[in-house]
Amino acid sequence: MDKQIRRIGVLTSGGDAPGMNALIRSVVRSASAHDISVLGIRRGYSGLINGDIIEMGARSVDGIIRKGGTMLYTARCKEMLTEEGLQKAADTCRYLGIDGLICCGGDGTFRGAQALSRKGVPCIGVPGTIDNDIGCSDYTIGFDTACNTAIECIDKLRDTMQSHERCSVVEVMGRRAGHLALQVGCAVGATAICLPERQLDFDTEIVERMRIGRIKGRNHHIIIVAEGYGSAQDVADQIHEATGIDTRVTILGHIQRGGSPSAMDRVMATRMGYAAVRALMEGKTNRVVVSDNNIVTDIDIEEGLAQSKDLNQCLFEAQQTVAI
Ligand SMILES: Nc1ncnc2c1ncn2[C@@H]1O[C@H](COP(=O)(O)OP(=O)(O)O)[C@@H](O)[C@H]1O
Ligand SMILES: O=P(O)(O)OC[C@H]1O[C@](O)(COP(=O)(O)O)[C@@H](O)[C@@H]1O
Ligand SMILES: [Mg+2]
Repeated sequence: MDKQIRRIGVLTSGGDAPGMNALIRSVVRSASAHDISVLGIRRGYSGLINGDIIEMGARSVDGIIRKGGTMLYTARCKEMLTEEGLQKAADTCRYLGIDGLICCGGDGTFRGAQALSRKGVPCIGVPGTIDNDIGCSDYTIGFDTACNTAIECIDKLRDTMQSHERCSVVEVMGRRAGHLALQVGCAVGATAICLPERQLDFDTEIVERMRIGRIKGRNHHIIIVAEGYGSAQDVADQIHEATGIDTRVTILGHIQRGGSPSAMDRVMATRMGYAAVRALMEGKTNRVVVSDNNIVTDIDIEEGLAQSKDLNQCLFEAQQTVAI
């Protein structure tokens, strides 16, 4: 049975991710279709604490589906970690008559949603991070676009590495997780990928592979380093010392977080935004919307946060086999 929901809030929090705008659009339009009004909370949880809020309607999200970033801005808000800040955020929701809140971000954002749910504000989390590091969901909004952006950049690097017969060591984002690095490394045909989740034998899996590659006619190499593995510069220095090959380091950095979202991110954001509004209408709280084998459903936040996600082992093995 649907609960009578009159007004909801939506916010984006933590690192931005391409597709967050598509999520906002989906939430606003799904709510409007049911005569539910929407308040946009700006700058993540700090918008709730400081009352930085805008009214939104179906027309205020026109044209944003194709835009990167987030029109509501985002922030990492330390005050939300204090009892006082949390209470202020909950009080704002009560004062504004917010019957439910949709919070798009990563694991930190879900902890905030969980804390607010405990204060009696119905909250639904939606996974939005380029890292794809949410254990309970196969997919997080932004991952596909970030992969494509990184691939486009590394393809360009390959041109110059090939011309100079060099080795390119590229650092890819992902915080403590290697999902982005593995996906990107596979797609660019990397010689090796340094991942936080897998031990790598430097001598056999990098140096020896490069040496054999050279004998077989490979004149250049791409090595991907996940930021959670360690410093790309250290890896490059070690490679140079062991092989004598001229190496160059590129840290892709925040460029990976920008750009127009891919079809995958626009569609997944639309599905998840719709599901989040439905969940609030069904009277749910303290849940996170997830993709489970490409079926969009929801799960208890605490249960979701307790789950971990290993690298795709089949992909890892395939990559190890073809990188010769
Ligand atoms: N334990 C917590 N309780 C309340 N709010 C939290 C908690 N952890 C994180 N948050 C809020 O969520 C925000 C986003 O978390 P962060 O870890 O920076 O990014 P992400 O959501 O992308 O993982 C934090 O800046 C903070 O405002
Ligand atoms: O934007 P900042 O604060 O420099 O943070 C960089 C971090 O944010 C990310 O881009 C995304 O992480 P979150 O989604 O958890 O915020 C990480 O890959 C990276 O380690
Ligand atoms: Mg995170």
